[in-house]
Amino acid sequence: MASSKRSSSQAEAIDHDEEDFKTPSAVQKTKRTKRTKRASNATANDEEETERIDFEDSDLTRPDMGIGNTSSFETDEYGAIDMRHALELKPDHPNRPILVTPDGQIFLETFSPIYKQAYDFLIAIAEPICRPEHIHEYRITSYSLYAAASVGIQTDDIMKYLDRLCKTDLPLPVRKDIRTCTERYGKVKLVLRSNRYIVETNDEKAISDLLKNPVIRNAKIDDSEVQEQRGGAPSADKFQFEGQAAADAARLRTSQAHQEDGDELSDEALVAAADATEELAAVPKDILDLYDRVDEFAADTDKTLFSFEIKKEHVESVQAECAPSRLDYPLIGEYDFRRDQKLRDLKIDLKPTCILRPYQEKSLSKMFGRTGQARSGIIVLPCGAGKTLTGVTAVSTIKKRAIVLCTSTVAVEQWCSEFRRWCNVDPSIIRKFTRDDKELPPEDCIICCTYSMLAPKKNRSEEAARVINFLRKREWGIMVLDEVQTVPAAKFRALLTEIPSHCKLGLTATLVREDGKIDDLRFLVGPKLYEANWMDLQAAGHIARVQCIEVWCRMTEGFYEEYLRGKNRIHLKRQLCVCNPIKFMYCEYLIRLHEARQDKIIVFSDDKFALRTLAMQMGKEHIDGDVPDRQRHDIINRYKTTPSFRTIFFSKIADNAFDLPEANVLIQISSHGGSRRQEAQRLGRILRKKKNDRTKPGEYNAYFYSLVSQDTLEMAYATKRQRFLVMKYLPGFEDEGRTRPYAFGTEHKQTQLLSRILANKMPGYGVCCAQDEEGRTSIVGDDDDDLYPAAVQRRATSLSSFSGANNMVYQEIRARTKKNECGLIVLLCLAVCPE
Ligand SMILES: Nc1ncnc2c1ncn2[C@@H]1O[C@H](COP(=O)(O)OP(=O)(O)OP(=O)(O)O)[C@@H](O)[C@H]1O
Repeated sequence: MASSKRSSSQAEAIDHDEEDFKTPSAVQKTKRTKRTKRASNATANDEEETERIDFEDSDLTRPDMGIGNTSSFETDEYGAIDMRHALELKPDHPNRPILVTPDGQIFLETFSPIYKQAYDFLIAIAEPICRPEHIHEYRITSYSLYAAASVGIQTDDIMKYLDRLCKTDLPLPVRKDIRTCTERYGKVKLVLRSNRYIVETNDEKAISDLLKNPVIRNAKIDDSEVQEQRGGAPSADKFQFEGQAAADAARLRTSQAHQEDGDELSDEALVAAADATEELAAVPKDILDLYDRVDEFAADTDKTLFSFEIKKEHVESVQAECAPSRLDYPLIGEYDFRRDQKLRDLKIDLKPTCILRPYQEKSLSKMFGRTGQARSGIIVLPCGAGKTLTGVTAVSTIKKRAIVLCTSTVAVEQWCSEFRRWCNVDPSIIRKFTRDDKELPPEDCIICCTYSMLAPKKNRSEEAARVINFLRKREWGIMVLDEVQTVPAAKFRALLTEIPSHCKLGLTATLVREDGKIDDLRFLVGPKLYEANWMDLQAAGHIARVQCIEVWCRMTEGFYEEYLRGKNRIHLKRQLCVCNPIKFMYCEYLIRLHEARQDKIIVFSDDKFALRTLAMQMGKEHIDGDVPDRQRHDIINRYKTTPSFRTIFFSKIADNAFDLPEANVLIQISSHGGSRRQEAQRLGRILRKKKNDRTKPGEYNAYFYSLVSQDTLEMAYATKRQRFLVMKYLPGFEDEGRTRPYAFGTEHKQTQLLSRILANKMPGYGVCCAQDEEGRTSIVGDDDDDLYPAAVQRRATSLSSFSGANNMVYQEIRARTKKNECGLIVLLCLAVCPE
């Protein structure tokens, strides 16, 4: 076996690497740089250098971030900066865990006894850039400071605590820039009152700055005077956040259950931690009270409050105008749900058996703080870490009418069942709004629906229109946005204001979009409230320990010849890579290997043709967009409950939201151009904590295989992966094939497959089918060979069938056509009615 490990000291795999934080222009620049490099035959080392250069050019150092620069320092031939003369180490520096550079970079030692506390503080004020095992890298940006301000951390606190944790004095440029950046943050709020959007502040300068801005002036309702009110916002410190009995009880239980995690920075915990670390002396006294004030909310109750109303349809433009990159008065969304007399309380409590995990509790504490008000914002937890329960707890804490938006009907189903599973609640108030379920919900309800059900549509059914009208006419206590990274899409973002909600909670594992619109979320939804570290959760056993392996599959001669001949026919080339018979055989071998170990396996393929071909040849169940909902649920239930049902094939519809805690092996035979977000979400299917796990700490208990056709364009996608063990050969593969031949082991089958691809006769592709919005495909009948024993049938039929007889229905299919080709091909075809 030839194997090699890529540098693990590079950015943390998949969920966080440098490109995640780039603006579109920075991404463009990356692409440009990469193209140039490729043109000049870049070597692997050059590629690494390219990444570094790009990162230095990224938006994190763009001027509006305001954080200092290092241009006045000399660099050596490798670009390293010697700062020993500029930054003097404190005498007790080994006991302080961070180093801050003048350009706002922060390095954190993960082996420090106060790592957890320092981490919690840094994640609240800075963006994680790269979090390998021993030293993490963070960067302070204006957005991260906005997030800090919105959870109540004051400018002075940021500087004081950074200074205390830092091995040197805090560099002056950083001090200056933090002050400049934060002096306006946390001053202006956007609140919803009686279905009207109100901008509020108790800062006179802020109100005059806002009203000088033409966009805001235009958004202000003409006859709405600027209201002045003595006394300002309700006193937060008088407000004791009692929380809901069950939620608090659950938190208390968690705290007790996880005391050893030392999540709160108590003096005893620090001292004990320091004592336990022999090499390190005691933690300096001045950082012992680090957290005493961090969560305190400094409500300025004596000041005058100014407010004015803005038009609903202008909310987004006002939010964008106030963002750090523009007016620099980012709007904070807070909901004083405990005092809201208008919306009736729902009878919902967490069950006493529900025990939150420490990171779930921590993320919710950032949302609710000690003030009891709910802050809008985003919580980032790795896939499988339990975002659903985090959202369910937020809803059950606020106890007001709630709406949950998800990416698929399966996710809707899961949210509904998680509400019933974790809460004492009348099940009749948990409602779905999906294409099969359009019943009008009761007034006080928790409604779960897909984004696409609410997106603008031309021919909406009457029932659906009635439900949407219901949703728009009411105020909602909380709107939970699952997979929040989908929200910036043009057709979804309007939903955030069309359906008025007091508080918005975005949940995601991957705050990444390849189109660079991720920054919009910070004003559309709110700042990032919390982000857990994948490695910490793995080490604590909350998610599985996954071994990621990239398997290089050479191509058969016939396929490779066609691949080389394909030249610019990128679609054909991609198809040949995915359907490479050696890849199919490797996949079959891995399935056999893991089935024999009693593992539960998922095979992923974006390519429906490959998915169906392999699944059918191996006699396995598959789920793609064409499988009706009811059948999907049935297959998933059987997979979850039947021990002998070991392998399931999925198309990209299962990339996220499918909760399959049993699955521990994932084999990916095709991916969407190597998208990191997609891979991270897929990885999430096997990241769930394993029941009855018998592996020892440090051993892997889950496997992610990505099969890549060697010397093809798939190898280029693969270079984006950073922590995969590369295998060019699977030991035992040939022996297994001799004992039991593989489905695509014969030349006959391989030739048959190739000729099908070349003739473009593939269900799932080309003119043979078309996809609708939700990924369902309409298949045209096909003929001859034995690749699809039961998939499709061509039937001779009579004219009466066209009018609905014989269980047949008409379907119009819009075929995918190349640009500039004859436009639209509409096929009239017959499909068997799903019922
Ligand atoms: N505190 C908890 N106690 C017990 N089980 C939990 C807890 N939190 C989450 N789980 C379980 O962990 C599994 C994964 O949770 P969930 O589906 O919410 O993950 P997720 O973060 O939404 O993942 P994805 O992004 O992949 O959909 C579920 O089976 C859930 O019931």
